[in-house]
Formats: sequence, C-alpha cells, structure tokens
Amino acid sequence: MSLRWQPALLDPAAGGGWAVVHCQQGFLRDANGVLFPRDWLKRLDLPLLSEQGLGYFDGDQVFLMELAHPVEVPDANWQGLRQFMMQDDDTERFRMLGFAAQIGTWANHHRFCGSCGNPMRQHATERAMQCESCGIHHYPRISPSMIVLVTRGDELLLARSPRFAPGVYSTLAGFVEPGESVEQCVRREVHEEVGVSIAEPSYICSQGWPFPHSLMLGFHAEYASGEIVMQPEEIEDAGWFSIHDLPALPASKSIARYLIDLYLARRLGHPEPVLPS
Ligand SMILES: NC(=O)c1ccc[n+]([C@@H]2O[C@H](COP(=O)([O-])OP(=O)(O)OC[C@H]3O[C@@H](n4cnc5c(N)ncnc54)[C@H](O)[C@@H]3O)[C@@H](O)[C@H]2O)c1
Ligand SMILES: [Mg+2]
Ligand SMILES: [Zn+2]
Repeated sequence: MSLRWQPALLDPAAGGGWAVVHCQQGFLRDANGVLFPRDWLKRLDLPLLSEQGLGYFDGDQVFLMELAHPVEVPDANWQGLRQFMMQDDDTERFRMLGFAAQIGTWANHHRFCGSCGNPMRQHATERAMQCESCGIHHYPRISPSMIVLVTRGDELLLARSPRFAPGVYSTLAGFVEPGESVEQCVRREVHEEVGVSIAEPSYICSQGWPFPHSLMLGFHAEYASGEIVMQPEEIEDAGWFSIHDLPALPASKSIARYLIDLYLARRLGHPEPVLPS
C-alpha cells in the first residue's frame, strides 16, 4: 500500500501547491482541513518566519508556513498537535502534521547561527539550515529517548508525571544522554525515576514522537530488585498494578500504550496489538 504522505525536499521559491500554517500554538484549520491554497495564503499579511517545502500529500505538493505568532483568519481556528493526535483517525495526516511541526520548530529555532550569530538560510539540496557567514550546517533536531515497561510477573510498574492528564499512569521514559547507550539510559532512568534495578532490557520497537522532537526507543524489562523510591518533581506517583486492575492508560496511538497492550496480550494469550506508524 502506498502511503498518502511522503516527505520530500521541495523548493519554497517555486509557487503553487498547498500549505499548512504552523506556529507554537498549533496548526490553522478550517472546514476543509489543514491544507490551504498556498497562493491564497501569500495574499494574507502573515507574520512569516520561515517557509519550507515538506513533501507530497495524495500526490500534491505541500509547503509549510511557520509563523511568529497566531493570527486571526476568517472561518479558521488554531488547533494543537496533540488534539490532532487524539481526534485524528487519519494517521497519514497526523504523520504529515508531526513532520511539519518538527520542521517548523527547528526552522524557527535556527534562523540565526548559534556559532557566529549571522542569519541562516536553507540549504539547496539537503534538509538543513546553513550559516551564510561561517558555513555551519544545522540538521533537524531529533532527541533519542528510551521508554520501558517494567514488569514483575502479573504486575506492571507504572508512574505518573505531574504533566499527565488526571488519573493516567504510564511506562517510564527519559532522554538519552551524550555518550551512553540506549540500554544504559534505560537502567539509569529507571533507577533515577523509581529507584529499582532491572534485568537486561529487551528492545521492542520505536516510534517518532513529535512532542517536541523525540525518537522513542521502546523496551521491556523484568524487575530485578529494590523498593520504589520516587524521583521528586519528575514522578508524582508510581506503583505496581495488577494486569487485572489497571489505572487509566496513555492514548492508544502512543508507544507507551502499545508496550502495555503487547505485554497484556502475550501474558493473557490474546492477539497482539499493532503500533500505528
Ligand atoms: N510516545 C510515548 O508513548 C511517550 C510516552 C512518554 C514520554 N514520551 C516522550 O519521551 C520523552 C522523554 O520523556 P520524559 O519527559 O519523561 O524525559 P525525562 O525523564 O528525561 O525528563 C524530562 C526532563 O528532561 C529535560 N529535557 C528536556 N528535553 C531534553 C532533551 N532533549 N535532552 C535531555 N533532557 C531534556 C527537561 O528538564 C525535562 O523536564 C519526551 O519527549 C516525552 O514526550 C513519549
Ligand atoms: Mg521521564
Ligand atoms: Zn555562523
């Protein structure tokens, strides 16, 4: 099956095509969706920070207009990326918007060179920003992060961050630090966040996660030793939950939920879930 959304490097100097409009607050949408005729948008007085060629949706060229702040457009409103994820059954559209949000945020944050302070411009043949003065390149930022389901037989170790929706418990996650392997990160983060030690973690699968630019590397690990000691600030509550009595869980499109559902399916002999790509 061919995918409806295909990223590609398009020249923003060319006219025509469709555009999504993004700023820190989300995407512009109207009754027709998130794609607007690009030439029509160009006639509006938009606070444009950057314009990027993104790729093809259903074979049509799609560009991104990254704005400094949200503006009022008649019969349109702004919607955050998380809302699209929660509402959208159209996973291809969410993939496009996740890509657009990451490229937009990156382009916004690389308008000036971090080395010499001069303006940056888009590289002609690569997805990169290049300094006009010192020549340094900046590629889109991706942050590798581990996510792990720790289990003890029929029990799952789940935790709450103060950022979660009320009542929701999830698997443990954390950013990989320079110089460490993902497996070392799994052990370190589990120890930092809940104080327990684990057996050798096994890799399950990965998921690009555009909040804001993570690559989630998903693991399973059996508990080895130690009592739960919660990390102040990061972890609001943590505990062992029976597979027969689980709390509210993360959104079904997340790898966190997939790792939990996969363990339950294997434990209970049910069909295995599929992680939405
Ligand atoms: N897809 C999923 O199912 C899922 C589930 C949980 C978490 N996540 C994602 O995993 C990532 C990491 O999880 P976490 O928030 O628990 O991380 P974490 O445990 O490492 O702690 C977060 C803290 O790390 C620091 N931080 C922020 N960005 C960083 C970076 N790029 N590198 C190093 N440190 C940074 C900040 O102080 C932040 O408050 C986040 O992007 C989060 O959105 C995804
Ligand atoms: Mg964490
Ligand atoms: Zn420079």
